[in-house]
Amino acid sequence: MKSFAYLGPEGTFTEAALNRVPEADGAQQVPLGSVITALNQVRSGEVDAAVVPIENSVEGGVTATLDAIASGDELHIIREVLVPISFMLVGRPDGPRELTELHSVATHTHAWAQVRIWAEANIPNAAYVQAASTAAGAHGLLDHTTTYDAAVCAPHLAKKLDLPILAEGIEDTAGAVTRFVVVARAGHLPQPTGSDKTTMVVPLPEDRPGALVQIMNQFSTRGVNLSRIESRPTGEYLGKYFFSIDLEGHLADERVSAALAALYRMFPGVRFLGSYPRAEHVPYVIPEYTTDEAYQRGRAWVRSILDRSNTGNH
Ligand SMILES: O=C(O)C(=O)C[C@]1(C(=O)O)C=C[C@@H](O)C=C1
Repeated sequence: MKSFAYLGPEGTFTEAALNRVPEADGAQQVPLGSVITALNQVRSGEVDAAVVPIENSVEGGVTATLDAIASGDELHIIREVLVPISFMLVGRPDGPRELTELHSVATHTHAWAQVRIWAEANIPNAAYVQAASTAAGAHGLLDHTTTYDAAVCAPHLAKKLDLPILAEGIEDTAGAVTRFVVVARAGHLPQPTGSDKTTMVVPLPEDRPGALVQIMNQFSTRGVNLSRIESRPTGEYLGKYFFSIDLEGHLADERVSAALAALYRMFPGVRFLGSYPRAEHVPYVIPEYTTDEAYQRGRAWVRSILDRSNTGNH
């Protein structure tokens, strides 16, 4: 049986993402305490894959994930999953019910960032307590070793744990979505579907003026559209950064493989992090001169010139 690690405990948004992964149907689900532990268990072979958050439509990139897959033993993303995000505020079964009486509220940092404005207006006396996940915060309300009054969690968990619901729909931005990825050991490359995404990281040499433009040029001349680009510190020293990039297309597409080959020539530290089907499955439009057929036409033309010439006979 296949095993999938995820950021637990039961009831996280990550678990909801895992339940949307077709390959995980009937698989063993392994809840773990952090994204880093989940990725390390994939690396060590304790689990076959892990589901981890990578990007939120309001908060942006999930830095723990972006950094953990950018270095260490290579991992490949094999699928992405989108989960709509909405939050509820739940209380202790025997705790205060009035919002103004709440003195502390626990949740994941990313969840807190998405309800901060609501919290300032509605629970002004509550201090924030960091939890390992939204579900960890909510489960803690049933546990007498914790002391906080309330937690911010997913609606499905609030109902499942039968905790008093103090407020619902408390997210600052309606319609938020978090993108999760399924990560496996390097070597898994899903077939191209015609609507794919490729993820990579490119370390930025600080002694090369215009390095970012050089990276971008490789994509723009080949009609490759980017869907995400973020800079992250490598952690080595101040000013040393890498770019984390998602592009539209599969490594097996001529224009993508040509762009990556060029990047590798110019930036040998580039790391391929997988080509996988896009969650939205909307076909993208690419310029006619960048289709596989156009590349093959171009190569055939060059070959015909070489074949007709007596190269080396002069
Ligand atoms: O704490 C959870 O429930 C998670 O799955 C983590 C996480 C995140 O890391 O962004 C996932 C989705 C929400 O945006 C809030 C928290």
